[in-house]
Amino acid sequence: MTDAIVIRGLRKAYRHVLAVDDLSLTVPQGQRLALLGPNGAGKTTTISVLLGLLAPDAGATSLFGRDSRSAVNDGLVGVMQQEIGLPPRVTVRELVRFARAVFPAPLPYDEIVAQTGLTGLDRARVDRLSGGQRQRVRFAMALAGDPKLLVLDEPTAGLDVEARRDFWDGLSTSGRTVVFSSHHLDEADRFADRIVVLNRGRLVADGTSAEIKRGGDLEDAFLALISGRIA
Ligand SMILES: Nc1ncnc2c1ncn2[C@@H]1O[C@H](COP(=O)(O)OP(=O)(O)OP(=O)(O)O)[C@@H](O)[C@H]1O
Repeated sequence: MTDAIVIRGLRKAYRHVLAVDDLSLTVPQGQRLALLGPNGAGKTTTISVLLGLLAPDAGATSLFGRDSRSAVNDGLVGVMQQEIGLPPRVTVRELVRFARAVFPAPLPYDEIVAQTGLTGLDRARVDRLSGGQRQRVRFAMALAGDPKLLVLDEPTAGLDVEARRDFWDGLSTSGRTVVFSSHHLDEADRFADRIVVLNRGRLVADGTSAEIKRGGDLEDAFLALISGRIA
């Protein structure tokens, strides 16, 4: 089966800041991958290049064997980006229906609601939902086009512990490939099949949570990796 994501020798600099430095990564279809790293590690830049929003300085990316931009344009990818606002005074149902209308072959409404744990909240106004529920609405919008790949850039940024639980609980990705970035190691531990750690634009660890923990604590392993104590 064609890999969902192939990144080869990716390099991206902003003037004097090297944001991504020779990154190569292959993600098979169906995998749930967490992209971890401290502030400024290059996670958002990597995702932006992957989605065809930023041009790389060197290297290349492909999605399902195709040019990133055309794969995104053809609806193969559902995206949840940071800080996307939701309109006020609309209900979950209205917003999800609006999102479905944009796509040629959307996922059935009931499936979207079921897979995002929004059942029973259809008639609620989005501006009256909890932070975690609002993020699930954004997730529903990313899911609306029935994408093969979901890319979630810090889906729980700014949420408290309860809201983060609220977001992940009841969420189903039903065999889709998922890439999400996060600062919350517990989410990677619970939700990802594979963890990639970036530091200063470079890949410093790639494995299952158990492989990265090496019998210890994920937070200790992460801190050691980003301080360079583990090569
Ligand atoms: N538009 C930009 N112009 C200049 N520098 C940028 C720009 N975007 C990002 N950078 C720099 O590139 C580096 C990587 O940033 P990036 O946002 O990709 O990291 P990140 O891992 O997503 O960080 P965070 O966890 O804080 O969101 C940082 O040093 C950042 O300051």
